[in-house]
Amino acid sequence: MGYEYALVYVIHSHAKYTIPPALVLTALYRPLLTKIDVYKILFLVTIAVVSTTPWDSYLIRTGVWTYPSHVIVGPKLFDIPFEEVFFFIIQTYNTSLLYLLLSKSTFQPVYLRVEASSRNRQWPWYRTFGQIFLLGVIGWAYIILKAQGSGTYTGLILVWAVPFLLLLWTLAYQFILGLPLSNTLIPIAAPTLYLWIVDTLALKRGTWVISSGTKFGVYLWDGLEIEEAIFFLVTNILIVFGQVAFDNALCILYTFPSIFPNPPLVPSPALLVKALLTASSKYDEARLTGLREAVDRLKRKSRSFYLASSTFQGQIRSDLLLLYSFCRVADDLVDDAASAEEARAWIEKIHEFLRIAYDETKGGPVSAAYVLEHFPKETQSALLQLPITKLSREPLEDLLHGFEMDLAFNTSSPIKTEEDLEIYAQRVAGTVAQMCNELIFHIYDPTTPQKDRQRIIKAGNHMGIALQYVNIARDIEVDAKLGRVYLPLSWLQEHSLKYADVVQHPHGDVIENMRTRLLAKAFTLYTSVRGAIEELPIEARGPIRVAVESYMEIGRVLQQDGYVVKAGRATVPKARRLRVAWSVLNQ
Ligand SMILES: CC(C)=CCC/C(C)=C/CC/C(C)=C/CC/C(C)=C/[C@@H]1[C@@H](COP(=O)(O)OP(=O)(O)O)[C@]1(C)CC/C=C(\C)CC/C=C(\C)CCC=C(C)C
Repeated sequence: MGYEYALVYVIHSHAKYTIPPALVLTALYRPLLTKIDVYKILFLVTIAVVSTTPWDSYLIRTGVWTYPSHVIVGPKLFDIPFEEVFFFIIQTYNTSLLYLLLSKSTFQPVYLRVEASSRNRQWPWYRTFGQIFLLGVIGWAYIILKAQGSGTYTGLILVWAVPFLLLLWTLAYQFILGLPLSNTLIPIAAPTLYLWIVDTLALKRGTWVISSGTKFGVYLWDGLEIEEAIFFLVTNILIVFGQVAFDNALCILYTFPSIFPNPPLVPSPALLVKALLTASSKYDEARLTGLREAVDRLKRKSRSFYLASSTFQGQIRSDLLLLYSFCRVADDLVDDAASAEEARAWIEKIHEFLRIAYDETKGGPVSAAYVLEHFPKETQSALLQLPITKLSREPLEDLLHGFEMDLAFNTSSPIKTEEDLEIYAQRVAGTVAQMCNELIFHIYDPTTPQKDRQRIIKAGNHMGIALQYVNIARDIEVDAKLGRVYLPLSWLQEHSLKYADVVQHPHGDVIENMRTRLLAKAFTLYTSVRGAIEELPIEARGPIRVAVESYMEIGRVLQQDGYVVKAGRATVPKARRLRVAWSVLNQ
């Protein structure tokens, strides 16, 4: 067979089996791809090639593994055919992408465990059992290798791969065991099964051959030798464990500012190893509790922001969750209070908490004493874990002033004109947008000139107002049940209505007209500022688009006839939310 024919043959083989899944996975993951993902993939591909080359080269030179000469293209690396090296690259790439895709929505910090705490005492035992098992496998592999018989190839695979597995297990067993199986088992099982099938076809055509005398002669199924099956299984486990260990290191780096203050966005391998070697007794349990409660709160309370949060990565995702948790708890304390006096008292306590926290950050750690004494247990972590050092005090105080406006509903409505409505929306939502943007700039681009930053933050505030208008338009009935009307009195008067009329009958054509009018205001504002999202640091643009668009989609649903109402509110069906997220990530 000529060189060119062989080249075509090999390219055909990869083009048929390994490149198509790579293209599909790339297309699926591309909108979610970040710098750190590229780093992870390149890192693992490099390790895969560097660690496999001496081993594979040895197998070929000692004749354990041979290729019929007619299927080999000219170039070789230490006797390893080009297509074999390419296979290691593309296998690592494909399995890594599948892992990244399946683990994207997982909020990983909640899988870190402080082993000293009574709930996690068994974890060091899990590590030891795993280590003993893997050491046993290495010992057995060494024995069958020494015997130089039919177990040679299996021994060579295990003696090469299992020490790496042992290392990864020792460093990252918490994540390997703790992460959902959809993040670990599936990205191992799916490519393994696929490669078993492909290998069955390839072996049947004689693309590569294991020498007899070095193999058991056992077949997993017709055409798939047990050694090949083990090889693909073990290499996919290595790739997924490598990705998991990388993520475990990133999580430690980004979750505990007390251990790693200001970690870089792209940490060096040395720093990653340092993070993995940090004793779990040093992990900040209170922070982990705060993050667990925050993600749980977000999942229960807001489908739009929960979806958006999964498109953020690393530090910013944790900070936004903690900010959400604080805002939600503060809002609920006020909303669920039995009387206006109680609500006012909560607002006062939160003001006092902010005063202590901001004064103390100048001189020392924030005292938990005030929160522990004055707030219910289930709200404490939301207050104590607020990322105060990254946020200015003013929007937090303004948010509370927005809640104070709500209290005025007891007597009449604080919203008489469109201007009042804008002030209210600015306080409860413009401030939230400002804080989201402050966190984004703090993490991704602390050097953005002040002038530009202020312009973008102002646009963000307007976007927050637009979202609040959608929120009010959605909740006219729900708010009326609570005795609240956020539609400006001036609008009601145009139709000779009073607040009490809307509280009693929040339906009908007039209400629908006002809903439409409010939505029109929301969309005008949204259209005028959405361009500013493209001026945010690149890492935040897609995720902020998802946050904004999935909320504005509620407004679009409200503009359609016959929208679906659940618990008194218009909802966006899940498939539609996912479609919106997907399309804005692809912009
Ligand atoms: C992705 C992620 C986790 C984001 C978190 C966003 C966050 C911190 C939200 C806080 C939500 C909250 C509970 C605030 C309290 C005041 C309040 C109720 C505000 C209204 C939110 C409605 O949420 P929900 O529907 O769950 O509330 P109710 O059931 O009605 O109680 C608001 C409508 C405000 C939401 C506003 C934002 C999230 C700001 C969005 C704008 C940006 C992120 C900036 C865009 C940037 C540029 C440059 C244009």
